[in-house]
Amino acid sequence: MDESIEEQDNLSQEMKEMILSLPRERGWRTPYLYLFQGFWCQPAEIQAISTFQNHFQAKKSDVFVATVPKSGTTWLKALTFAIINRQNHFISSKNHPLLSFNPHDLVPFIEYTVYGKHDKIPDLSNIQEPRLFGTHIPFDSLPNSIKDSNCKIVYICRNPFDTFISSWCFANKIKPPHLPTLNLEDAFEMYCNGSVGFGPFWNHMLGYWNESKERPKNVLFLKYEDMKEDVHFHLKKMAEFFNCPFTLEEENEGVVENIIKLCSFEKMKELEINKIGTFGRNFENKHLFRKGEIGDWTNHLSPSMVDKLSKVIEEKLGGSGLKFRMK
Ligand SMILES: Nc1ncnc2c1ncn2[C@@H]1O[C@H](COP(=O)(O)OS(=O)(=O)O)[C@@H](OP(=O)(O)O)[C@H]1O
Repeated sequence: MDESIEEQDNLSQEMKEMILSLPRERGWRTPYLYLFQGFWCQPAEIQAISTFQNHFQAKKSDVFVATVPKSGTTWLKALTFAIINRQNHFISSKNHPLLSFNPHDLVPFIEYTVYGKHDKIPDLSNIQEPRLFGTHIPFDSLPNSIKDSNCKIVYICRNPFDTFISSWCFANKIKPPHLPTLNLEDAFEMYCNGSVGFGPFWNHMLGYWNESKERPKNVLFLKYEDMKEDVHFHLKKMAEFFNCPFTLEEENEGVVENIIKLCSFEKMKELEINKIGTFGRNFENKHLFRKGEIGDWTNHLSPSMVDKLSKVIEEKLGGSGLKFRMK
């Protein structure tokens, strides 16, 4: 029995019973993860996702920032917000919202923020368009309203080695004190078996990868390593995808470069809001900015771990054409 579910007063009784009927595994920063609609998630997320699926009405101007956790969500939200709002929030303004808010506050998560209160179905109809939302939900579990609308989904994932290390470090930083530390070896087995938040990671990637091939005008598939290598190129690609390409004048004025600087790891990490602010009651923003590098996994994984995860990647993603730069 998962006593922690009984203690959660943000879950309805019906939801608790449904969740307790699902397969479960040890969690990373909660006692358990539950297998819901083919992916692993926390009880509160399941309730929020169900409400989202039952009530969300997409608009064709909506923009979703969809991501594998720990693969560049914060960065992609910042870039998306800056690009889309650059007419009403000038990039070089001292009052730019990204200087005083964390990107998760500007592009709210569906499963934590927007639908995070179980007794309230939010009225989203009056939010200024385009509405920006973030989510870790796999493509197959997005409501039909989104799939049938013409809205835009920008997706990012990252090489699984770095995603794993980032997830493991983050989980241990933000877990409640009563949960034991998750050691590297246990976390690694869980990750390779697919039991990680919103995993298995390969299904998550393949869902959006396949959709981006089918509907490239609606789903833009990005990789953290590619963004790091040439952020200028990808920023322009994003702006075109959102139907607001940079004009020559903007390019000449340095707007693209200024967005890159504003959203850079170094700049964001040093902002007051990201040093001392918190994401709700859940964690301190500073934990979202660790190293921001490609290849930190080489400092943590043994040769046999590298071999094992390489085999998982080859087995699950080998035929898809999806490849990653590892370092
Ligand atoms: N601006 C910017 N540029 C480049 N990289 C950045 C940026 N902001 C955060 N990061 C790095 O992204 C990792 C956190 O991933 P997410 O933002 O996806 O986390 S979360 O899912 O929203 O919790 C985490 O990676 P690691 O350092 O490897 O742990 C962050 O350091």
